[in-house]
Amino acid sequence: ETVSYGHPQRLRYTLDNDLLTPEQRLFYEENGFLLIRNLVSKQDIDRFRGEFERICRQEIKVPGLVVMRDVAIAKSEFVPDQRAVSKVQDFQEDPELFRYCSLPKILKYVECFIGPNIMAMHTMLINKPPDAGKKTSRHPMHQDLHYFPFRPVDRIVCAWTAMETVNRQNGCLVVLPGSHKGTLQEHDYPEWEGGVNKMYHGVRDYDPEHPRVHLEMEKGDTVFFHPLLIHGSGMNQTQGFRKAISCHYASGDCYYIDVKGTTQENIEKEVKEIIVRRHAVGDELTFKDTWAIRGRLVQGERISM
Ligand SMILES: CC(C)CC(=O)SCCNC(=O)CCNC(=O)[C@H](O)C(C)(C)COP(=O)(O)OP(=O)(O)OC[C@H]1O[C@@H](n2cnc3c(N)ncnc32)[C@H](O)[C@@H]1OP(=O)(O)O
Ligand SMILES: Nc1ncnc2c1ncn2[C@@H]1O[C@H](COP(=O)(O)OP(=O)(O)OP(=O)(O)O)[C@@H](O)[C@H]1O
Ligand SMILES: O=C(O)CCC(=O)C(=O)O
Ligand SMILES: [Fe+2]
Ligand SMILES: [Mg+2]
Repeated sequence: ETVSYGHPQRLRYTLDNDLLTPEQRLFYEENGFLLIRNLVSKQDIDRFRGEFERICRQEIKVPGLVVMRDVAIAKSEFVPDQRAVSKVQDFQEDPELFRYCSLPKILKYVECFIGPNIMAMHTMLINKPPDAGKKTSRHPMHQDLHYFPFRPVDRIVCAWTAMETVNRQNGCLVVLPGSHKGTLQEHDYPEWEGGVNKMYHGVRDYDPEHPRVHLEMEKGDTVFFHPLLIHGSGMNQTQGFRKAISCHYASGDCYYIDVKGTTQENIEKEVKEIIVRRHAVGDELTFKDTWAIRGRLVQGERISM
C-alpha cells in the first residue's frame, strides 16, 4: 500500500488534459479561477471592438442581441442616441463577435474544465461606463450559476477576456478565492442607494470583510472561472468605458433542471417577464427554452442541451 504524505489530491473541478501544468490545475481546484496572460491576440480584440462600435452606431442589426444601458443613464433625460451601451448580451448571431467563443486557444482551456463537448451558452461584451456618480457601474458580488438552469455545476465555466487594461480604477473583476467550493446562495438586489441595474442580483448575505482578490489584467489576458465563484466588479472611476468580452460554456451533456422551489425562482420570474414583454409570447416559453434557443455547439456533440 502506498503511504501518502500530505493531502491526497482529489481533483474535482478539472479533467485530465495535456495543457494545464499541475500547478495550474491545483490552482483552479483550490481557488475556482485561472488567469492566463496574453491568450487572445490584439488583432482579434481590435476586431471585436470594431464590431461592437458598429453595433453601437447602429450600422448593423444583430438578431436576438440584448443591448443594455446603465440604469443611471436609462432613467435620466438624455437624448436617446447619446446613451452609452453598458453591455450587449446574446451575440450568438453576430459571426464576428461569436468568433471569440470559437477561438481554438480558448476552447483548449475550456475542454480542461468541461470536456470535449462544448456549448456556448451565454455571451456578453461588457462596456462598463464611467460611473455617473451613483456607483451604479458596480456589479454586485454574485455566482453566475444563479442565472443558469442547467447542471452539473462543475461542467460549466466562464471565459472572460480583458479588451484593454482593467484595474481597480476602472473596475476590474473582484473574486472571493475558494468560494466555488460552497453551494449556490440566495441572490437578490443589493440595497444600494444610487440604484442597481436590472438583473444585477448579488449574494444576499454578502460579507464585505471576506478576503478578496482584485484581478488586474491586460488586453488579451483571460480568466476562466467556476460558476459558483463569488465575483463582482468595482465602480469605474475613470472616464473610459472598460471593455471585456466573455462566454459561459457548458458541456454538451449537461441537462436542464426545474428551478421551481429553489433559490433561482426569483431570477426565472424576471427573465420570463422580460421575454414576454419583448417577444409578446405567453407562458409556453420556459426558462429552459430561453437557454436552449441561445446555446450554440462550438465543439464535439450536442447531447442533452
Ligand atoms: C451570468 C450572467 C447571466 C450574469 C448577468 O448577465 S447579470 C445581468 C443580467 N442582465 C441582463 O440580463 C440584462 C437584461 N436587460 C434587459 O433585458 C434590458 O436591457 C432591459 C433592462 C429590459 C431594458 O430593455 P430595453 O428594451 O432597453 O427597454 P427600455 O429602454 O424601454 O426600458 C424599459 C424599462 O427598463 C428600465 N431600464 C432600462 N435599462 C435598465 C437598467 N440597466 N437597469 C434597470 N432598469 C433599466 C427603463 O428605465 C424602463 O423602465 P420604465 O420606464 O418602464 O420604468
Ligand atoms: N453590499 C454589497 N453586496 C454585494 N456586492 C457588493 C456590496 N458592496 C460592494 N460589493 C461589490 O464588491 C466589489 C468591490 O466593490 P468596490 O468597487 O466598492 O470596492 P473595490 O473596487 O474593491 O475597492 P477600491 O475602489 O478601493 O479599489 C464590487 O463587485 C462591488 O459591486
Ligand atoms: O465584467 C464585469 O464587470 C463582470 C460581469 C459579470 O460578472 C456578469 O455579468 O456576470
Ligand atoms: Fe458574473
Ligand atoms: Mg473600486
